[in-house]
Amino acid sequence: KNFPPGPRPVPVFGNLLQLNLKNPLDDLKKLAERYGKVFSLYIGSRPAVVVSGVQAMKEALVTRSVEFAGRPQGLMINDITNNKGVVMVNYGSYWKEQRRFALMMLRNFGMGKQSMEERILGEISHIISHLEKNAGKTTDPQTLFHKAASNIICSVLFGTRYEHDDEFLKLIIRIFTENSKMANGPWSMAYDSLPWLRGFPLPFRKAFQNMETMKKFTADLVAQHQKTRIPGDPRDFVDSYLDELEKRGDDGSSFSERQLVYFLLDLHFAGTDTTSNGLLTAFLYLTTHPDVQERCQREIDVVLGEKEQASYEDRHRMPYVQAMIHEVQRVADTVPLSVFHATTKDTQLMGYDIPKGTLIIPNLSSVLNEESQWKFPHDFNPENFLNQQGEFVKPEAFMPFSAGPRMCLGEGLARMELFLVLVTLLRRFQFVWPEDGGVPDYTLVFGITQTPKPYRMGIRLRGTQRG
Ligand code: HEM
Repeated sequence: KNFPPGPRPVPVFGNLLQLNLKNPLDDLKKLAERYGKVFSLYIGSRPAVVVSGVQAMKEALVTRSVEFAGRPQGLMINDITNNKGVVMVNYGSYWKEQRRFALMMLRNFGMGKQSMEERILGEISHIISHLEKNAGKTTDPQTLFHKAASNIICSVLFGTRYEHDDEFLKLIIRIFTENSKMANGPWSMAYDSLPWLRGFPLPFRKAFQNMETMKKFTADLVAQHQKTRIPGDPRDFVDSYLDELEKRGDDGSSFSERQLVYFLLDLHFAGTDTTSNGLLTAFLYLTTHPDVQERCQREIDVVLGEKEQASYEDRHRMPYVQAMIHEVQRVADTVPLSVFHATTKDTQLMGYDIPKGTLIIPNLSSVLNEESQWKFPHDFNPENFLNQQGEFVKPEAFMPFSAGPRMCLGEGLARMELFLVLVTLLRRFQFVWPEDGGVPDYTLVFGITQTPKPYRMGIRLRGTQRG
């Protein structure tokens, strides 16, 4: 009663057969136009509520924050992560403790501080070598930024990085990108809605196998740390966690070595297939909008002058670059349906009643593209983030990291990476759309994270700029 309206479900499948499961975003948009910003859907027999537009999103995630801060249980993604880690852990003290620890660690290892900048700048030097080798030619950036993002988060977590041609790094990237497309694709929907299918050797098995490979690799790294660590003198996240574990002993808290492995997997995955897709999107648009690229380069040249390297602080003096990066994130629409939420108690949203435990789908994509919220909702235009005086402004509908207590915990790291990579590379190179590149295709490949279609870009060294 008073549950949000929605299309009529059929037995067993619910509304799944009415959606394009390879990419349901257009269907969700049409359903929101028909039933409203808060409407219901059935995934098999499981009721779900889709939240669209900034007003409903803020009421759910910010105003009623705790009531909407749960995670659904019993889905493929829960089975893959064994209800451990942080991303899929339900709202409660276990999740709070682990999340708090992760935030503290990211700060200690330089979140917002110099040392994180050094890690990022160090990794950028490897991107630069790759691009320099390809100066005057074209290159396919498909995995370049994934490798860099994986290395940056690996340096925080494990104190290691891998050469870009390392076969193991390539395997990590393949696994993460495959799983991010499978995690909310057609086979995971089949797994979620038809439990009797789960035992069959169907394509969703691949996601579990991938997870096993990553689990083994991660557990090995933890074991190596156990052998080489000096208690009280942590080198990285793993050492700090092991210190914490020792300190707590058997206090019945959420800390355990098994939890650590899933925690590391969550952070490694979440830190790899997100920022990288933002960067891929950035270069797709910068190569095809040379006017935007040149305006950024002019601003970068003036602000950095003779400075050896860019620093994150410089962003305050680069309103246009900031606007460009935010606009990139808006059109990149990297995590379109967020991570699914669940209600933690009986609650209400926009006047409807929603029972405890209902699956909530926050359609962040609908907010980033909401016509009433943006000056140029359908174009790539940094003016979306500039006021009349040319100052940088951030509209409230800018929510690529979601909002509320579950909001992305890597936002600070991601923003620092985006800024430093883009500024450093734009200072040193000019990026061009190849003459034989055809008509650019901006359509994104759907998944938990969205990715631009493969493209090539031409690399030219710029004049005398440092970088
Ligand atoms: C541009 C890059 C990124 C984007 C767009 C992004 C976006 C998101 C979104 C939409 C969520 C779901 C929030 C919710 O459920 O309401 C999320 C969660 C999360 N992100 Fe990110 N993210 C990015 C980068 C990162 C990085 C670099 C890390 C690594 C530390 C990270 C770690 C996480 C974690 C651990 C969660 C789960 C938080 C929780 O459940 O409490 N993310 N992210």
